Amino acid sequence: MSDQSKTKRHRIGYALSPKKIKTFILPSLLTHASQRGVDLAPIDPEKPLLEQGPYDCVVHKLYDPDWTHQLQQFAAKNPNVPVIDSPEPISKLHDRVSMLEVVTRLNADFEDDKVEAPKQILVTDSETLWNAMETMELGFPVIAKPLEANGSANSHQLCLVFDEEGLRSLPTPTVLQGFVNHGGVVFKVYVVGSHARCVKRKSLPDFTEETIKMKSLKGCLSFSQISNMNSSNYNENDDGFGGELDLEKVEMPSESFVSKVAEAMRKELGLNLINFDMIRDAKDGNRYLVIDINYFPGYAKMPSFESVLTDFLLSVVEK
Ligand SMILES: O=P(O)(O)O[C@@H]1[C@@H](OP(=O)(O)O)[C@H](OP(=O)(O)O)[C@H](O)[C@H](OP(=O)(O)O)[C@H]1OP(=O)(O)O
Ligand SMILES: Nc1ncnc2c1ncn2[C@@H]1O[C@H](COP(=O)(O)OP(=O)(O)O)[C@@H](O)[C@H]1O
Ligand SMILES: [Mg+2]
Ligand SMILES: [Mg+2]
Repeated sequence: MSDQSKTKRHRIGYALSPKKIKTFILPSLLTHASQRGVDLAPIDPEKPLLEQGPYDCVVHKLYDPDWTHQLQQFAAKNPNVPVIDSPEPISKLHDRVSMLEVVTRLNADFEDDKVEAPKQILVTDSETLWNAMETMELGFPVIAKPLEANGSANSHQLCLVFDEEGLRSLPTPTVLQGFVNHGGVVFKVYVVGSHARCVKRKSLPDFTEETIKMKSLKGCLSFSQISNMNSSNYNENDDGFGGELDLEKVEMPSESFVSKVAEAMRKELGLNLINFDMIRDAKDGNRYLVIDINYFPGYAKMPSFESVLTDFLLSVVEK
């Protein structure tokens, strides 16, 4: 008998969008998982979940309320089958205000470092945009983010606002967030259960009053998924505003710090499959700001994702 047929096999059902299946359920993952006794099986969200399976565990990233209802029924009938993760805490990440509330509740000793969320305010009425800036003592540039973070193209459509005219042109509701200069690099921390891995990505450049004037930056500048651009449509060393950035030379936060933040975040959120974007204040190297938290991100971009995900799934089903 081969080694593969001797080990107990585990069947993991996955309910994901077609786009996510294309980018995550890669042959390399299927092969690695299968060699370690883990079979990944697609769940058809169009059919009743209770009529599919059996599964030893279910993973999912679907936004439809009908899916949530199906999961609840499934969990009630199969209390011993772990569902990764519960819909309720996931939904907190679908709103850019509730998403960052967790950061203020992180309960851990980060020694010399601080972890905060940027100042932000939700504005629902365009008449009150300027008041909101004053109330929060926000200056230009400010970042305007859609309230919803539900995976739609619009939810990733952000705006850098340089002046009052730009502010007036914003659609509401919008979340106004203080722009923090951070040396043009965002740290993405991928969390898979107790595993955390930090990678560097290119971000927006720093702005000073002088650079804004010099480059005649005015009004509102829209941008989308800047850290996801690949080398075919941008130059690695160009900060997009005429400056240079050498990502290689940027110092990473320490591994122990990353692990502590990841663990605190995972516990506070009650979620296992997340990543968060963190920037380091250019004025204070010990001050980190969490600006975005995503459920079930693009793990295929994380080094060794096949073994990390398989280890995690095995730990869940073997518990
Ligand atoms: O598709 P990918 O690999 O770029 O992953 C996206 C993530 O990119 P990242 O891993 O952080 O670089 C992306 O992260 P950002 O919001 O861009 O920081 C989101 O998690 C996105 O999901 P959604 O559109 O918000 O539901 C993720 O999209 P989905 O794959 O979940 O649709
Ligand atoms: N408060 C901020 N200060 C400086 N840069 C920011 C701030 N918020 C976002 N950014 C930049 O904008 C990018 C996208 O913002 P993010 O909130 O992560 O939106 P998305 O969910 O679309 O990824 C970040 O990766 C970072 O480069
Ligand atoms: Mg982001
Ligand atoms: Mg996001």
